[in-house]
Amino acid sequence: MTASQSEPQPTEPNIPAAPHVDTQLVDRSKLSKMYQHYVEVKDKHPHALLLYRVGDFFETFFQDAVTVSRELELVLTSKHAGEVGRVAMTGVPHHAWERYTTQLVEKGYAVVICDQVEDASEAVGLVKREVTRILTPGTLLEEGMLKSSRNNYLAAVVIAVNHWGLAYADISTGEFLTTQGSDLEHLTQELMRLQPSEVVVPTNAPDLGSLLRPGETSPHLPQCLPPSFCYSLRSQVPFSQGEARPKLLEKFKLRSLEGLGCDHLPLAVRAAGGLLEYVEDMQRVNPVVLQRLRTYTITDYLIVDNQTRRNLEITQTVRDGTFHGSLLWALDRSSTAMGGRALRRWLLQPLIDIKGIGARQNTIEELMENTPLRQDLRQLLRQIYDLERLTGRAASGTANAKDLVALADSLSRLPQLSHLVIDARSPFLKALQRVPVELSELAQKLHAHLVESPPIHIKEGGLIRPGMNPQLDERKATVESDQQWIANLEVDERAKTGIPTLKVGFNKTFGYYISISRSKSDQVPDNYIRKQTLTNEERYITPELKEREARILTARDDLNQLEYEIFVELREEVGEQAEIIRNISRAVAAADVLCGLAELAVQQGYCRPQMVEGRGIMIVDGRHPVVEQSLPAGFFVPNSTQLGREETFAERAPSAYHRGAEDAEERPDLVILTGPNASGKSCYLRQVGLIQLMAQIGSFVPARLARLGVCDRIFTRVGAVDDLATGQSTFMVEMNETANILNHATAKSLVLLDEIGRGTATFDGLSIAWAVAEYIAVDIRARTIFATHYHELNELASILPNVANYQVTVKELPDRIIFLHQVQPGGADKSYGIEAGRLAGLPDVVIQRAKQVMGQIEKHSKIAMGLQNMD
Ligand SMILES: Nc1ncnc2c1ncn2[C@@H]1O[C@H](COP(=O)(O)OP(=O)(O)OP(=O)(O)O)[C@@H](O)[C@H]1O
Repeated sequence: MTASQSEPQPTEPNIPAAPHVDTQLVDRSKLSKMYQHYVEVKDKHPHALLLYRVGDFFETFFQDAVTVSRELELVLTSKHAGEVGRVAMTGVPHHAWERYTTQLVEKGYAVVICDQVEDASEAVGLVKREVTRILTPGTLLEEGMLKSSRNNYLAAVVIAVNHWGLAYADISTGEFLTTQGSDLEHLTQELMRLQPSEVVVPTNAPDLGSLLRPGETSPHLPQCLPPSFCYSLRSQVPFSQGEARPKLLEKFKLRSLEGLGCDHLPLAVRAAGGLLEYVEDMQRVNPVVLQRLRTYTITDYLIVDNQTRRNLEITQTVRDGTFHGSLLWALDRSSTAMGGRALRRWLLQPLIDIKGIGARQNTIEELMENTPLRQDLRQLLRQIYDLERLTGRAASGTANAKDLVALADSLSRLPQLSHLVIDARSPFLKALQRVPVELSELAQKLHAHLVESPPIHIKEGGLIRPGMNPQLDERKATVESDQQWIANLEVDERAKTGIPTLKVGFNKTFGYYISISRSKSDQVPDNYIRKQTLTNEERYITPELKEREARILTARDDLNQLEYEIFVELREEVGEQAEIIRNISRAVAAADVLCGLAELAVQQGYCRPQMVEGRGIMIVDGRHPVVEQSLPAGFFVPNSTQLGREETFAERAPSAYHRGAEDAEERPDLVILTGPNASGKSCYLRQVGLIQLMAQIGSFVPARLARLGVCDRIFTRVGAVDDLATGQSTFMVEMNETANILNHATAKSLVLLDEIGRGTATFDGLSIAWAVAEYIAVDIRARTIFATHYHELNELASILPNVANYQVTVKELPDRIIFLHQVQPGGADKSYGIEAGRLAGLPDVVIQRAKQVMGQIEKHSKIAMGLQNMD
């Protein structure tokens, strides 16, 4: 026996007899009709996974079967596909398609659903099938596929040399925006803010239509696009001015784009038009209802770059990426899913417009003062479902009857909501005072038609209340009377035949039958027709029974069909009101956010910050909003902050820098913050950034008093980790981030630096830190807090008039130190690093040796800082 004979051959255990696995290689003429159609559809969607309806299953064949079985861990089998033999196959039950598709889409695949579009029982020849949906990560509508707490954005970008256009939409809520800019770095930052599930990019790549999964690269993808997203490569044509502009005009029934604010922004128009074409291509059967396109400018908002968003832990923590412990977690007291999403949007896009901020503050203030109103509102809001998404599903024809009932319930709460705010003064509450009458009527109609708790399936009846449609009632009555006749049959036939054990039963194969034990079969009347013989019983039918049965079955089908049609009509009516519902949903979401912020402000004792045009940041007894909530009440030590002169920008003249000297102690532009390890420097630094950011979303802030000049950008540089993905060292990451700050900060920015220059040799690091601080204080004059262990930087305050030293204090006891967490004027001269090492458990012998070494170094070190004389 040869070795090859004795050793088992490696075989795919689940693929019997090598079935075909490639649509390109199979001899199509030898495929049976259905498979030929499958291959034709697959040809049109080579980059997506094709799920094809066969009976009660969605099946997939050839190469897709291999992929789907691998990704979903389903059994890979094979099926006879005609003369050609067997082809690889796997499938999922049709009612569970959403669950399986979600998993595929989450893994970054596009999925094409090819469904039966005619009743299989009525089909002549092959059942007609069509592509009804193409699901990609950015075009989802189904409830189970979306996270209720965040928007699911689809973005489209157009890049022309250094200029770019960006459009984005959440097709589940209808939000649709576009913008244009001239620095590719801003495009990257904007994408990082949005975290789109999918980005559509026009290319002339040969593999158009392909979806690059996160991390996959393509030479056709512009370099400025972050690799962490899913990219759909599309043809350039719909992104051209000639196609995009008419597409938008037609969609919004306009003559000019002026009203949308993007007429003069060709790249924004091209991106929006391309996005629209893509969405329409993905939603084949039902139209997507998007809100009117809005144009925005990124500089109309506080710019928070990705680094800063991460460092300030706005939506997730740095350490483990969790929501718990983030700013959003600490602030979110919203009662609806819409409010939760809106708060997230606000936090990622704070305002710079004082009026806009003031309007939000006024609403919070009113709600804080009026406790009964706040509590009643919160109570009522909790009963409002996700109107934005329910409407989206209704408009696109994917809502079921449960969705419409939830929508009706929510709409019927709106008049109560408007009644509650009848006397309100602030703009966000006033917006709820008028509920369009169409919506109350719609809610009434939906409630009148739909049963209270309808089934999930919409084609199996049980949706519509009696008394709504005479035809429906008539058919129901017929079915019921036939059913009653069958129910009575057992009693009647027992009496007629004298067989007390006679029963009427039903099974799927024979339908209704009369069952009689075999011992009594000789007493069976002549009109009984024997259908089946079992061990102990005989089963019969009668012509009348079959006639009734046929009537019941057809009438039930008709009934279900009619109920379905009435339901679809109702759903379309909701779709027609989509815009009105979404407008009010936005108002509800905003009121909900503000109600939650008011509740938070009351619970946590926040104050209303006074927002001013100048540069001053004055915070009295500020607290860190997240750390405070994580500590027992009263444990957090409040600290005050004074930064930046109060001059307005109009006032600002070159001489202002020198005038700053008078203010340096009280209102420096740059604070050098020193203090021992773990004393609270980072916490203080972030606290100032978070208070500023919270104030610019219109929230109250954790402080006793605050007066804040509006910022244009917040920058942070905090710690550093190796960016292994891009092969950058800790020090290089740190330097890149620092360069970014120095190149983009302005006098209106807030800069928070937590250590610079620590990833290199001490003297290099110190020199860089010194030069950076000097540049910010003298050339940029951004309001800055610079936390450092380089105590030598304290010298800067004696050289530059707008620099001051602050320290976080500790109390030194003979055997240990006590952290007071208090920020006070002055510079610390010790780091207590060795003490921190001792607390962390370094062996005693190491601690003693470290003390000796430090003594030696201190004796010999001569870091003379007379740098002011250097040039
Ligand atoms: N104001 C405060 N009130 C109460 N506890 C505080 C306060 N500030 C900081 N802490 C606590 O002290 C811990 C250490 O603070 P932080 O990380 O800010 O120290 P640090 O000075 O930046 O240390 P290092 O120099 O080692 O980075 C925090 O986790 C927090 O729990």
